[in-house]
Amino acid sequence: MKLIGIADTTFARYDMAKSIIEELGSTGTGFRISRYTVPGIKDLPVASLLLFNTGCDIVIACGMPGRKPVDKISSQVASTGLMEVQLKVGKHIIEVFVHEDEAKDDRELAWLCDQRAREHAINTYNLLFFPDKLTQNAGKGLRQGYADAGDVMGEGKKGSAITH
Ligand SMILES: Cc1nc2c(=O)[nH]c(=O)nc-2n(C[C@H](O)[C@H](O)[C@H](O)CO)c1C
Repeated sequence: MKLIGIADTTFARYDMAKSIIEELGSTGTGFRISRYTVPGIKDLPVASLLLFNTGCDIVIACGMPGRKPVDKISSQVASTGLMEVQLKVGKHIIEVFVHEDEAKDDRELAWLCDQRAREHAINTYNLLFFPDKLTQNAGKGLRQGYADAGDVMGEGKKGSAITH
């Protein structure tokens, strides 16, 4: 039985962990989930470390950097912290960040958060249980949320549907 950690924030304007839990539940079995919610993205590195300390095999860190310059700096700091934790423990943290200004309005922001969260839930599941599936998709220009870029040969492009 694997343990998947989810760290998320109260700052975010969408409950991405809910989407992840739902998507993992419909993707497969063989795991339990441990969730830890903190105020903001700069609290995610230690939240992730604490989740690893309780036995998590992988952590998904969800956060929403705001639109101000200070938020962008916070995002960089948080990402660097998440990298440091990964190198310290030798395990993956899948960073699910949706910048507030990636979407044109709240409706699109909600859609983007849900979509990116779900696609990274599947990535996480595959990393843990079926890593070959990622290898099969190497170089395909996959994106989480908006449409895939596709490979440079023009193959493998999707719209915005989830692909398992
Ligand atoms: C400026 C700022 N911007 C963000 C942000 O864009 N997104 C976010 O999730 N949290 C932000 N925070 C809060 C910090 O990440 C952190 O929660 C506090 O500094 C408390 O440690 C701060 C302080």
